[in-house]
Amino acid sequence: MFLMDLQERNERLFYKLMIDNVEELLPVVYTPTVGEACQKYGSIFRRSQGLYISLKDRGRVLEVLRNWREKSIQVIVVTDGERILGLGDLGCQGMGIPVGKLALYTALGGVRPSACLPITIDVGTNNEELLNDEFYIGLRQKRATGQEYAELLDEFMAAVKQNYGQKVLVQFEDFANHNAFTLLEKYRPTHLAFNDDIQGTAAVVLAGLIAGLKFVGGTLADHTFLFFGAGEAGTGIAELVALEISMQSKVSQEDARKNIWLVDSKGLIVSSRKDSIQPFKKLYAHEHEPVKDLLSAIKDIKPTALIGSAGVGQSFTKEVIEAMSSINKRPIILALSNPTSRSECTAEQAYSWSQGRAIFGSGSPFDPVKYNEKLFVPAQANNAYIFPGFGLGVVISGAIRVKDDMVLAAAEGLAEQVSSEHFDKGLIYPPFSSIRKISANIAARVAAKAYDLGLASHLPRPRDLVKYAESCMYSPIYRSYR
Ligand SMILES: NC(=O)C1=CN([C@@H]2O[C@H](COP(=O)(O)OP(=O)(O)OC[C@H]3O[C@@H](n4cnc5c(N)ncnc54)[C@H](OP(=O)(O)O)[C@@H]3O)[C@@H](O)[C@H]2O)C=CC1
Ligand SMILES: CC(=O)C(=O)O
Ligand SMILES: [Mg+2]
Repeated sequence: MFLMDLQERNERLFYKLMIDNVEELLPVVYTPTVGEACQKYGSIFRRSQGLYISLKDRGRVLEVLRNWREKSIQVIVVTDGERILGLGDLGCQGMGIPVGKLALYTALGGVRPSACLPITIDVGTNNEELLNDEFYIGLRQKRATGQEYAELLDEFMAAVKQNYGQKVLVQFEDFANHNAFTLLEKYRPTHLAFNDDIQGTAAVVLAGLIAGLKFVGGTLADHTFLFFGAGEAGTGIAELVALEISMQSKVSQEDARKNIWLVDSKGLIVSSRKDSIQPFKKLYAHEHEPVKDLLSAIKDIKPTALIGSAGVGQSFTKEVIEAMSSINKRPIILALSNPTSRSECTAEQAYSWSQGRAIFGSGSPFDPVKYNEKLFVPAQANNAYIFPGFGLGVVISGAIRVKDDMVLAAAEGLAEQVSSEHFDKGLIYPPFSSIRKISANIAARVAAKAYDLGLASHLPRPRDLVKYAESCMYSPIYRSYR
């Protein structure tokens, strides 16, 4: 609440504070505290920090967009609040997420604050508690679905293009997966559309894997991946890892998927399963008999890497981590679910149950852990490493579409900044304290790919893209009036 007030009162000072104290303030502006802020958003609400577009605005969404105080927008983060972190449907109160993500766009990626627009699409909520809460700030009705939902989103996307042109990045955030995949596929051919939960998360995890393997040896193709959670994050990562394997090892993507397995709420995803498997999971329904639980899946599949994104706290039990550690000398264990209450295990559990052998990362931050006299610094495997730099790269190049190769470039740009000094401490990412430098590097990689693909509209191409990215970054300094 203090930081929200400061952001409103003195935006420049807010960003100065954020940039100078990023490791301390990230857990407040972002996960885990932002989750709690969203849960309580109605009762801490003072003034709107973003733009709400509701079902009632149908037919005049363009007019609503034009009411926003700033006219020159480069990045929009939009949610409909249906899957806020691992906290479920928070309806309009999900606004804390676009606001928080865009604060990171500026602090971590250097996109001007005035060029950032947080939007929440209010189509109602299925959260009974909120519907009965006198302080709830959104429409008091069940979520609109089907044609009504699709038409509002269509009108919104058309209005965005009409008002801001085709160079505004639209980042979809925390939509439920039954809409997220469809919206991304629908709008990526016509808009500069990016889904952070699918693509941003994929890039950060792939970067961590590439960086980790630099030090433990082997290639991605030598590994067997087991995902606990087969939604946006899980299948998004799986697809990008498969794409990278296919490129590194010159095999088809179909072959690359063979060592990638996923578990969802019904067990291991296998072709013999009787229930209908959603399209985004089907590519991973390998031949195997049904397996009901995670521990049995680990014993059967013998994964080298276990990646959690089911939003179920404490699902990596002692038995799970011990099983991973009995199969692997250095088990890779990523507990991606947010906020901390949904983390699959804590850093301390991962290190102690694996006797200090786990290569561990988590979506929400954990403090360093001392185990057997050695200090382990857990990595924060969070898409916050990717989207600010990715967005900056798109903005500075004037890219008009997002392609998978640009997402891969972002992952490579992050991975190459991990040194043995980081890895020796337990990190598979460089520290957030150097995030602006990291973001400039990622931006340069993304922009370079956009130029190579002929998707960049800002010509001529700058000769040194890293320097150029740095020179474009917003800094919270006061102008000299003399
Ligand atoms: N660290 C990071 O950068 C990121 C972290 N996340 C986190 O990942 C989590 C999931 O996000 P997302 O993928 O978008 O969510 P989705 O809703 O798309 O996917 C959740 C998946 O988990 C499965 N699941 C749910 N409960 C269980 C269970 N008890 N046992 C096994 N599987 C289960 C679901 O199964 P089914 O399909 O059968 O319903 C589904 O496949 C959230 O906590 C989110 O905060 C997300 C993005 C980025
Ligand atoms: C980090 C993020 O995007 C999520 O948990 O949804
Ligand atoms: Mg998200």
